[in-house]
Amino acid sequence: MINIQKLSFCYSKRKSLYEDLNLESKAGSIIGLLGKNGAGKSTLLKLMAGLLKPQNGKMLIMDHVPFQRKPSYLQDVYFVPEEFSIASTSIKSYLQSMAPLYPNFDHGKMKQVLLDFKLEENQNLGKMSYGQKKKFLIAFALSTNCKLLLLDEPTNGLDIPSKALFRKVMAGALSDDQLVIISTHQVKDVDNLIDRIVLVDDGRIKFNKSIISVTEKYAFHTVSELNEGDFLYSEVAPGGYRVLTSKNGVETPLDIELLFNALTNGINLEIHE
Ligand SMILES: Nc1ncnc2c1ncn2[C@@H]1O[C@H](COP(=O)(O)OP(=O)(O)OP(=O)(O)O)[C@@H](O)[C@H]1O
Repeated sequence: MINIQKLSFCYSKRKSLYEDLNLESKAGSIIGLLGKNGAGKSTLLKLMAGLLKPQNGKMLIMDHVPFQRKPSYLQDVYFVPEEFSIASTSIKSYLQSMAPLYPNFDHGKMKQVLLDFKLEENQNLGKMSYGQKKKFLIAFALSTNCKLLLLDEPTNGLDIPSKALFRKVMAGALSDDQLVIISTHQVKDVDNLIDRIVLVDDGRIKFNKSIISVTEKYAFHTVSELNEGDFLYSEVAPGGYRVLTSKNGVETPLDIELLFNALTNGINLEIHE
């Protein structure tokens, strides 16, 4: 679905953000696009949404060049930006005017997700809190049934119950022909939701692996004492240390935060998919 090769992009001529970006992705996945503040996650989503034009390289998504912004592409891609402005109108009239732009829009799904998020059709979007607006946009995104959903920091502004609800709603509302890319620096928010991690760092894709391939080879433990040589990466945790080790027969759940910290601290993990 996504084929990016040797892509370069810069906001200013003095410093490029991406110089040789390569990324291939198939449908049927929920990708966590991770990276430190300023790493370029939002920019990458905007490039995919056709809102920014790369300087060089190839970016083909569903056989389209995003920046050409052809209607046949835009009707199958939905981007929820981190910051947005939204019409001051009722949910009902927003749906009447915006849903027809998406041929596969599912009004039944919209009703259900609004219900899950405790939003009502007669509510005025202009009078909602930031978190409520965000939940509305997530509900709208899921209901478009677009093949590519780009969600930039979707859990920002969501309270703790809404974050849990977000994970539940996302997990139940997608089909195998869709690809979802969720950008976040709050890695715990996408725990148990994503099935692949793509990490951007220093203007390139530093890591692009499925969660299964990580847990097949590596394990994540909490230990009270560190034994030199037993671990690949460690950090202090309450009561001891969290350590990333080779698997050695013991399967553990992924500690996404520890993995993120290990990768951004230069630890190389050898994973062949
Ligand atoms: N419109 C713009 N003009 C110039 N520079 C920009 C613009 N937008 C972003 N940048 C710069 O590009 C870099 C990447 O920004 P981007 O917003 O893509 O990062 P991010 O990984 O999404 O960060 P965060 O986690 O803080 O949201 C940053 O150094 C930022 O200052």
